[in-house]
Amino acid sequence: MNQKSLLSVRNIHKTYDGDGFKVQALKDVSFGLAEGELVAIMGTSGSGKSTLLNIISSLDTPSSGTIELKGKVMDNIFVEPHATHYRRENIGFVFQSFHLLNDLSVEENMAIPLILQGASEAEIQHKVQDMLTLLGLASWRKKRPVQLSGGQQQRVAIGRALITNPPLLLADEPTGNLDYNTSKEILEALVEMRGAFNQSMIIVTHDPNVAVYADRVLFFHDGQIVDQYESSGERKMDPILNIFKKMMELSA
Ligand SMILES: Nc1ncnc2c1ncn2[C@@H]1O[C@H](COP(=O)(O)OP(=O)(O)OP(=O)(O)O)[C@@H](O)[C@H]1O
Repeated sequence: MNQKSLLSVRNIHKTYDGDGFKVQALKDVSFGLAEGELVAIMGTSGSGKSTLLNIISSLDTPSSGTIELKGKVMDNIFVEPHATHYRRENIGFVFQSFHLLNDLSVEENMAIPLILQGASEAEIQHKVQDMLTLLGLASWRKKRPVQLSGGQQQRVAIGRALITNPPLLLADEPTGNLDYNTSKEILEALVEMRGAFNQSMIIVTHDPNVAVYADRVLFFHDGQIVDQYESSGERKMDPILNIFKKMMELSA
């Protein structure tokens, strides 16, 4: 795998300070992500996983700390219009509930990010065609999302997320609404996309069956990274049972 660094999350703190409450959602979180690396984030409920994804994607502002992309500190991404530009250029999103537009066809859904980027009609046609083929959706191109199975809808969402070749894919519980076999199919599609585009990915998941596909699993608890498993290097990725055990330990 290419080990060039893509993302550095450095010393991120996030405190929500409201009327009569203060929540430290993230406490000094740091980690790196290489090009082509797939990192899974697991952790107890309320441990800060969504807050972290929101900060990496500039939807939320850290209290302190920095986000570096390709060696450059992204110091203006938390203010508009830079935030929208940063997201459009750098980040693809996949959500648990697909977030497809039901009034549009499969191919129109996939084309949306290209239209927002101002791509030409020829480029849109060419890229959508390639992505439909890659994801095995070519014969479904004219259908509406509601006419598709959950797994097919999530594949459309993956295609839409990656159609502009963003350096980073963020997936928040991408298999949360899917059964075991369909989840496996979606993970295999994501792994295939990684192969096709050397795609870096961060996947938040509660499911150890998903986490085992990752190169690295970061475990969050109470706003901090408390442990990690790696599939290579010193500490081998433990089998699925050990990921379960770790999660049970954190939830105790
Ligand atoms: N906008 C907000 N205002 C105040 N507190 C918030 C806000 N968003 C998140 N929090 C708090 O920050 C902490 C971390 O929340 P976060 O949603 O990041 O956790 P999570 O690990 O994604 O949880 P889950 O697995 O249940 O989705 C929680 O205590 C949560 O209540």
